[in-house]
Amino acid sequence: MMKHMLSLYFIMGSGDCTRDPLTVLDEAIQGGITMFQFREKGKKALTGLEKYRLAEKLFERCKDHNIPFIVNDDVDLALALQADGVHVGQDDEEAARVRDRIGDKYLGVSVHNLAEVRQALAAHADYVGLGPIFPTVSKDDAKQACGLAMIEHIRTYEKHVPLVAIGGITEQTARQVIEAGADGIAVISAICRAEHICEQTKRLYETVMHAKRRG
Ligand SMILES: C=C1C=NC(C(F)(F)F)=NC1=N
Ligand SMILES: [Mg+2]
Repeated sequence: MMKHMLSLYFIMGSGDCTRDPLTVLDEAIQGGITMFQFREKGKKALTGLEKYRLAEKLFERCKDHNIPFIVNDDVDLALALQADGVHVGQDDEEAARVRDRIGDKYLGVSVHNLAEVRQALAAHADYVGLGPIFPTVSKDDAKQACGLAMIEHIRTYEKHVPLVAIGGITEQTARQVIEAGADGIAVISAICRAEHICEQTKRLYETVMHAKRRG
């Protein structure tokens, strides 16, 4: 279940879009995304009631199509919305404490190496987000790209951890990311910046699912 959900994980905030976020999400859902993360960050990020209202509308879209809705960083917002889960980074609220606060909702943790994967598992994370695999355009404080080798390294020592790769992944690199051992790809600009969002999402979905079947 979790490994399927991670197949094509779309992440977006208002700052990632040139078009209306609701339209972007609608098209991405039509294209076949399997999970959605609301990530409202950066200098133009919405806050307070505006942020809550946008999250609520995006969550409605996901509910209508049975797409899990995950909130990035903001545990209070996730609890207020009764979202399906939370995603936290190494510099956010301690994963073990988040797990206590959210009960059995989904908990995702950003990781960059094997030690951080094991810490996330100790905190009973449901999945880990490994990256950035390639240089990314979507995060201005991203760490050094860790490459496909880190996916292979982690998969060698933690064969079963649900793992989604993130960072600069495109239609051209999705297959090798899955072949390296990821259960899915997480994308922001590959969908947000596409000329035809639904078609681009369909191509990403088909590429990932084909590579997963071959695995
Ligand atoms: C920094 C991040 C790393 N990974 C992920 C995810 F893909 F969801 F696992 N989301 C983030 N916001
Ligand atoms: Mg964070």
